[in-house]
Amino acid sequence: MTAPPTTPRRAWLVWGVALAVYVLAVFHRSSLAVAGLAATERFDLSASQLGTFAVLQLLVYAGLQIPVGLLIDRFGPRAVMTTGIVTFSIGQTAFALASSYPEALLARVLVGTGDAMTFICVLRLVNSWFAPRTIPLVTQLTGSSGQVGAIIAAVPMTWALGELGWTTAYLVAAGAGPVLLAALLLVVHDTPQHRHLPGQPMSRQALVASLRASWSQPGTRLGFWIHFSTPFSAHVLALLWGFPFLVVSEGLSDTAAGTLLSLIVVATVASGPVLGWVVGNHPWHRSSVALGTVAATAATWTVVLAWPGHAPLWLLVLLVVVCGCAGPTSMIGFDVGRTSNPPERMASASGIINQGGFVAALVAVAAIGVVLDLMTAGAATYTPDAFRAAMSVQYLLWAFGALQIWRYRQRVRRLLGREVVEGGSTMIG
Ligand SMILES: N[C@@H](Cc1c[nH]cn1)C(=O)NCC(=O)O
Repeated sequence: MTAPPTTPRRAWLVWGVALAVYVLAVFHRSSLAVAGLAATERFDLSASQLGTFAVLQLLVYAGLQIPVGLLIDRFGPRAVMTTGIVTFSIGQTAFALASSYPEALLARVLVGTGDAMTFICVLRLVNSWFAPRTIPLVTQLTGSSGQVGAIIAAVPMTWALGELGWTTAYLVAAGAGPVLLAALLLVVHDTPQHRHLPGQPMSRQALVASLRASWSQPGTRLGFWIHFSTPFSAHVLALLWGFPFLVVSEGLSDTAAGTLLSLIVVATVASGPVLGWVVGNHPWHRSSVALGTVAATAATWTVVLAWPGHAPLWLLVLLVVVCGCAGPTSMIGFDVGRTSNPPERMASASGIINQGGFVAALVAVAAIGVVLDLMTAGAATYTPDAFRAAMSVQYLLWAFGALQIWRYRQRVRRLLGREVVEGGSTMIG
C-alpha cells in the first residue's frame, strides 16, 4: 500500500464517508458531557461516579489504540471501521436502554471501544487514497472537521434530551450508525485498487518486533510527544474542568462559560486547514510549530492564572482560542509518524502516537481533581485559589512534553538532513 502519485476523484467520496463515521464517533464520545445532570438523576449517581464514565471511556480509548493499529495493519481499515461502527452503535443503544449504573458503564465501554476503532482507520484511508502532498492537509481536515461531532452533541443532543427524553434521544443517536454502515460498505475500499487489502498474518513475536520497530523510530517518538503535549489543555477544559473553572474562578455566568467552551471547537475547526497547509509545505518546521504552540498555550494560561481577581473576558476568549488551535497541532504528530514508518506499520505507529494526547488528558484531568480535593478538603465548594493551583499542574506536562519534543527533534535532525525531511521522509535506518 503506497500513496497514489495523484489523488483519484473517488478519494474525496471515500474520505467523506469515513469522515462522517468519525464525526459520529466524536458525537457519541461527547454525547455524555451534555447529559451529566440527567445521568445523575437516572442512575442516582454521585459526582465521582459520574466522572468515572468520562475516565473509563478515555481509558478504553487510549488502551485500545495499539491493538487497533495492529488490527488495521492486519485486516485493513474497512474491516476495522465496520467493526467500530457496529460496536459503538450497540453501545449507544445499550446506553439508551440501561437502567442501572453497571449497565450504563458497560455501554460506555462499548462506545469507547467502537470509537477507538475509527480515527486511525480514517488516517490509514487518507494515506492510501491521497497523493503524498495532499495527505497533511486532508489529515488536518479530518482531525478538525471531526470535532463538529462535539458541536452536534452539545446543541441538538441537549435539545433532544429535553424534548424526547433519555431513551428516545440516545436511540435516535444510535440510529445514525446503521445508515453510515451501509454507506461505508458501499463506498469505502481499503485502497484505490483493492476493496479489501489485508496485511500479512503475524506471529506474536513478529507483532512485538513490528511495534518495537515503530517505537524505535525517533520520528514515532517525536510524533507521540507532539500529540502528548499539544491537545490536553483543550481536553481538560472541554471534558470536565472548563465549566467549573470559568464559573467559580473567573466569575462567568453558566451561559457565558458554555459559550466559551463551544468556542474551543470553533477555533479547532477553523485553524485545522491553516495548520495542514503549513505542515504540508514546511515539513522541516513541524516540531517548531508544536513547540511554539506549547509555549503559546502555557504563556496564555500564565497570564490568566496570574491575573489579579477575575481575568477580563477578552483574555478568556484568547485562552479558549489558543487551546482550541492547539488541538489541530497534535495532528502534526501523525504526519511525523507517517513519514517515519513504512506503509505496513503505518496504523500501528498512528495508534502509538494517538495514545499520547489521551494519556496526557487523563493524567491532567485526574491530577487537577486531586489538587482541587486537597486544597478544598472539608469545604463545600471549590475556591479560585484552589483552581489556580490545580490548573498549574499542566505546567509539568507541558515542560516534560516540550523537553521530549526537543530531544527527539534533535535526534531526527542529527541523523537526517533538511533536504531529506523536505523530500518527505524522516525514517531512519
Ligand atoms: N488530536 C485529535 C484530533 C484533533 C484535531 N483537532 C483537534 N483535535 C486526535 O488525535 N483525535 C483522535 C480522535 O479519535 O479523535
